[in-house]
Amino acid sequence: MTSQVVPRLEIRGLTKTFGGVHALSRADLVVMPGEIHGLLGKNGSGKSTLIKILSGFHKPDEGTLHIDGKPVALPIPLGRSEKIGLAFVHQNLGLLPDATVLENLILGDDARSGRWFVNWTAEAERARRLFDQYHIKLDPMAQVADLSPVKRAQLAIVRAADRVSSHSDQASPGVLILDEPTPFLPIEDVRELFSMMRRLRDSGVSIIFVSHDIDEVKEITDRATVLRDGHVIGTFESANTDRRDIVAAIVGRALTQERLVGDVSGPSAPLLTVMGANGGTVRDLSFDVRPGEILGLTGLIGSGYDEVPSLLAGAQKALSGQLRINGEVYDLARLRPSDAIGAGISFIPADRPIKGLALDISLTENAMLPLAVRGEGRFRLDHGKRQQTTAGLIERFVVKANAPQQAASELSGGNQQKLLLAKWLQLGPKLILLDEPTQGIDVGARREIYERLLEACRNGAAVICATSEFEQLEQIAHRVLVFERGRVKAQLRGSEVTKSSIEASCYGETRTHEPADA
Ligand SMILES: Nc1ncnc2c1ncn2[C@@H]1O[C@H](COP(=O)(O)OP(=O)(O)OP(=O)(O)O)[C@@H](O)[C@H]1O
Repeated sequence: MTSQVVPRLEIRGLTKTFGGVHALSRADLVVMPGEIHGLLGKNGSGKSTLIKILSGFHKPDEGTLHIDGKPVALPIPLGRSEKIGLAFVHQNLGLLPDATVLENLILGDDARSGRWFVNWTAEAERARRLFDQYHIKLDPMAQVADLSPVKRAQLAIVRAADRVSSHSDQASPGVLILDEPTPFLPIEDVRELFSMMRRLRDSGVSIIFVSHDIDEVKEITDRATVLRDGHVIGTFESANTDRRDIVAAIVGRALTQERLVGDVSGPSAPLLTVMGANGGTVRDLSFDVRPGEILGLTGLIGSGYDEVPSLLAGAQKALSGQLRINGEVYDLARLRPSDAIGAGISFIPADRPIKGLALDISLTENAMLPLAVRGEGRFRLDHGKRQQTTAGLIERFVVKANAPQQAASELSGGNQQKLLLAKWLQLGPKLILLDEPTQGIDVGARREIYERLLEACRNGAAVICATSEFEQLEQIAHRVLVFERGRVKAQLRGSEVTKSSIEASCYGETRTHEPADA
């Protein structure tokens, strides 16, 4: 890249405030033609705000935008982004599961679906050529609901690339903005997605890749820009920059990645025993957890590990099995969520906007819900106490918020996740069930969450954490159960719990059949 090359996208001095809060402060971003450019930053640092300005959702207070050297008037009218060469793939991918691949490709594409007549045979042929161009194996007639997660991500990306190239008034191949498209994809699938992104880049497309995964950003991006509190901290060459320097730029201080747990100390009688649990994908699962222990559950997608927390919380129907906690035995097939809460179990689901938080109501109303479920009606009456309790949680869990009365929808994604954890951990549960607890959480805030979990363990609680993030397990899990086809395939303990050994267990041959501890 030489200085004579005109940037594909050039943002200068972009500023946006929400009621006095600076979401973006004079931010600059320069993306070159055929470049994959990472966008990194703490939760609430302004990444989504920048993207929403590009999609026409927000009107900036100040700033300029040039695409291929030509000025673009701001705000961008809603629906105009593709015309100026910008296309977006958000984390939910925006696909219709009940429609076919081809219908998804055409739907909403006014150049095609608005016609009186669609020549489906010709469109299917065009789709095949498009997939061939990027070496993607997709059948235009397949149902989207039947596709694997990586195929869905590929479809969403190729659809965006297609729209921008067929709609844009510009001669160039445009800019794709990928907002965290990789969480929960297994490593092999991430590689498949990355090779597709490289092909797009090689064809001249520029890509902005938003992610909290520093290793992925180092691997796939050419350069990356870090935002902190709305300010651009810097832009660096990804491959040549040390991981620790990137973390320090994001968080504002150095952070180590060492293992945070040693051996479990204290009484050895189990806090929880699961006996013969069956339900969903899970088969004949038996294990126990001691007080103070963090037990990790992992495996490939579809192996069933992620169903265990909801089965133990009564949120997913079990067929059979028992759970013993604090000497009380519960029949899993009859366990209701309120029974689990009553038994001292808190479940924090992965699907935050659907199962975790009510986004339209305030932080206080969200935070008070578990207390209401537990019958602490006095909180409903005492307005001052409710606000005060919520303010305390916001402070303790370092939630970036303006006020407890604010709607949860106004928090950034990562701060919503912190609120969700605060909401359930305030109950002082005996057993904490987590499903992907750091989804969308930045590297600094992850550490704060780990500290809260370790604190709960020091106070005698136990944690069961289902996650596809092996690095997270290396840092916080005393023990890990690796799942395959609904059953425990391997168990790793103490110093065996490393990213590489978990990877080997998941992808390699079955190494150990050591049963779990029940
Ligand atoms: N509609 C809104 N009303 C009020 N404040 C908002 C609104 N949207 C964003 N903010 C605030 O602007 C700041 C930047 O938020 P933004 O969503 O851009 O962060 P982010 O970097 O995308 O975070 P994350 O990684 O958690 O998704 C945050 O303090 C957020 O609370």
